[in-house]
Amino acid sequence: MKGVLLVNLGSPDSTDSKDVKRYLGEFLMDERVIDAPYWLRTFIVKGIILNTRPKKSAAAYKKIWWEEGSPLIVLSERLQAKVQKQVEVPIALAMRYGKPSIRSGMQELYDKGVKDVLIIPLYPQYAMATTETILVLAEELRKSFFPDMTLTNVPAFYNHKDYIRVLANSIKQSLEGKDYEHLLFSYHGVPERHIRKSDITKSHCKIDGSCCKTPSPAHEFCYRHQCYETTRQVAEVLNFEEGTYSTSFQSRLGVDPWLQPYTDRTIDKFGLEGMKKLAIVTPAFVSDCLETLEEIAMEGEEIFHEAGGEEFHVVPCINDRDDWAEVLGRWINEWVAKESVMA
Ligand SMILES: C=CC1=C(C)c2cc3[nH]c(cc4nc(cc5[nH]c(cc1n2)c(C)c5CCC(=O)O)C(CCC(=O)O)=C4C)c(C)c3C=C
Ligand SMILES: [Fe+2]
Ligand SMILES: [Fe+2]
Repeated sequence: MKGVLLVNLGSPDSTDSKDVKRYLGEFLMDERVIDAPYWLRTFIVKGIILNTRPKKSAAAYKKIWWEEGSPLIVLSERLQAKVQKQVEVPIALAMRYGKPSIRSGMQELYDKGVKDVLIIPLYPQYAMATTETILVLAEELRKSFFPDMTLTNVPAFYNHKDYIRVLANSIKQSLEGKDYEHLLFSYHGVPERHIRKSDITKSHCKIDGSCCKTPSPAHEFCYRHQCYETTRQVAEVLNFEEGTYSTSFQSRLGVDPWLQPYTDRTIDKFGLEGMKKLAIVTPAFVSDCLETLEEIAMEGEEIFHEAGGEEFHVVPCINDRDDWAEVLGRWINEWVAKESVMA
């Protein structure tokens, strides 16, 4: 029997500093998130980050938390429920960090008799800190606890026409009737080192962008290329003129160089240059979360206003949009009928 595991990033159980600390500990000790040797990662995470960050992060989570819980979890549950209505096979929801875990999602499917699982990482662009870590963990769990299961996955869908259409629809509807001079596509950042590590050719990725338009097998796993490609394809569908949109990277942590340009500095620069009306969309996130509701919609707006900007429009993530749930339902039904993923 077939079944589906939808996987998102995860959130703390509550906004209590202790829960945030436990969640951040699990998240940041992942060797594909902070990719330092174990001893150094332990020192950085347990010796430095977990002594200061949980309090600050807990305060930020408090600003965006909903009565039903973490926005990311609640929105993922709503999406799961909508997609379930489109398909006959069971769909379980799991988070890479925190609850419900990937192991519990696999167990839930197994208990229903599912042996053939389609994993859908809820990330449009591939990164070792997102898609890769989900697939690696799921395979480890399969080997240890569910050896008679087979796993297949939906690959990064950053350029899939169905996804591009949903994102374009969402931008169009959200900005309908709004006046804005520029649309900024802000993606979650990753350290530049991650891009080099994911380069299967070991020689293609140059970080400065000189490589991302040259076709290469490296692009199947290049987060930077995939982000720029999502922006380019959405801009094409919406007939945006060159210069009226751009791409940036948010949420950097630590002192190493991350993908640039940085979103906060870009917003500041736009304001200082005299831009008055800015719109922003965050396509690396399928569900609204701390990084979109607080870092962009609150901090980003403040930066823009302080730099002289006046109107700041934030496009919501695709969340549980009907057209998005329909697309996921179609991809699943195609897999169920034909064995192929996303024809
Ligand atoms: C070294 C650190 C991090 C890397 C690399 C990273 C990549 C990455 N993350 C997301 C998506 C999300 N990240 C979120 C929160 C978050 N991310 C990091 C660090 C790295 N992320 C931290 C420390 C946090 C916690 C928040 C904080 O303390 O400020 C979230 C939000 C979760 C929520 O509960 O709302 C998402 C989603 C992507 C897509 C990505 C690489 C492409
Ligand atoms: Fe993150
Ligand atoms: Fe590149």
